[in-house]
Amino acid sequence: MPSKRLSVVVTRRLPEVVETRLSELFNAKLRDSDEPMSREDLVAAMQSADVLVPTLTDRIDAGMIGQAGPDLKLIANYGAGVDHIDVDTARTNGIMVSNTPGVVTEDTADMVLALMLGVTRRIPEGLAAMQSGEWQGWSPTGFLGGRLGGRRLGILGMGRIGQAVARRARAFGMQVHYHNRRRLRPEAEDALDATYWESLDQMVARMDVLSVNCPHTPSTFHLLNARRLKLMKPSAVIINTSRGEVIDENAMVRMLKAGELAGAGLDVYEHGLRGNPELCNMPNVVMLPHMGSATQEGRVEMGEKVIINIKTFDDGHRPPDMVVPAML
Ligand SMILES: NC(=O)C1=CN([C@@H]2O[C@H](COP(=O)(O)OP(=O)(O)OC[C@H]3O[C@@H](n4cnc5c(N)ncnc54)[C@H](O)[C@@H]3O)[C@@H](O)[C@H]2O)C=CC1
Ligand SMILES: O=C(O)C(=O)CO
Repeated sequence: MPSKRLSVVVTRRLPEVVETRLSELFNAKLRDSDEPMSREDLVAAMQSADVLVPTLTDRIDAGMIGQAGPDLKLIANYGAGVDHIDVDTARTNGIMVSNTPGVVTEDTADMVLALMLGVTRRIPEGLAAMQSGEWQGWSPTGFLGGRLGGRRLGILGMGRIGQAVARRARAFGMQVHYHNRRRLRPEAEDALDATYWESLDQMVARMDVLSVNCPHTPSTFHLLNARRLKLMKPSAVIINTSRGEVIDENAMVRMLKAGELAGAGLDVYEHGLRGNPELCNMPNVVMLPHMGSATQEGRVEMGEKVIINIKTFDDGHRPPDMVVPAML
């Protein structure tokens, strides 16, 4: 049985059912406010807790890990991406890191398709015309977008979310291509009817839609830099639900403005909460406030994963979703 004494500090408000269960199982310190913790409060939490439950709004760098108390043994992240945590330093300091993969997969893939449709079928423009009362009735040439069916989709990062995007894209009649650190097994590739590109440059140059689904790591920072973006077709659309840092956002904005890229569907940003301010005024850009995994079901399942990771640790085993730096 898990010990009642395990001290667990949670940095943000979580779904009520998750907070209740955490309190039943552990000596859980929950937040009253949903503001992200200050750096000082985060360090104080790391000094007092056995387990910290942070999320992507908490930057946990080497300096903070160096100040952690001797009892901190697990950082059980609420979320799949762990680019806000210095996993290497945590490991060196004997602190495990776990995350919540899998339960965010289908919801985030749904949002990739929503963004693709939003950009190619001009859904926000249609909505704006309805809300403003500007729409004057149906016309043969009004709000014409492009058809997804038949288009070439390139998936950068064919992991859980990338593969879920591929399955959906096939249902829409798209041709699926991908570039990944490792090629999929032939059975997996066949099941997805996906074409592998060893060269990212060659893939991006040929795609109609590019979906970014790799994690943000030192090796993926600006993987889509100005040079690579320039290889894309001017008619191509880019979708990013991964992390903003994978794309050189300013270079992308310049290309969108210059008509060298047809559109973008973005859930995540490199520069601040809303990204480069120019993005907001572009009719060919659909922007969402990082809501790829934002379903009630998913957020509870993320909490359940966190609890399983902590319970397993408390039982003396490695958490099932332990993040190993080599995986990143
Ligand atoms: N917008 C949102 O709400 C959400 C965003 N995410 C983001 O999506 C990312 C991906 O999530 P999952 O699919 O669950 O991760 P995953 O680990 O299952 O898949 C990532 C894939 O990217 C590949 N990859 C890593 N480095 C690469 C490189 N340099 N070049 C090519 N491929 C590379 C990996 O081999 C792996 O196949 C997360 O790390 C997170 O940043 C995740 C959940 C929700
Ligand atoms: O899990 C993640 O990495 C997110 O971005 C939010 O679910």
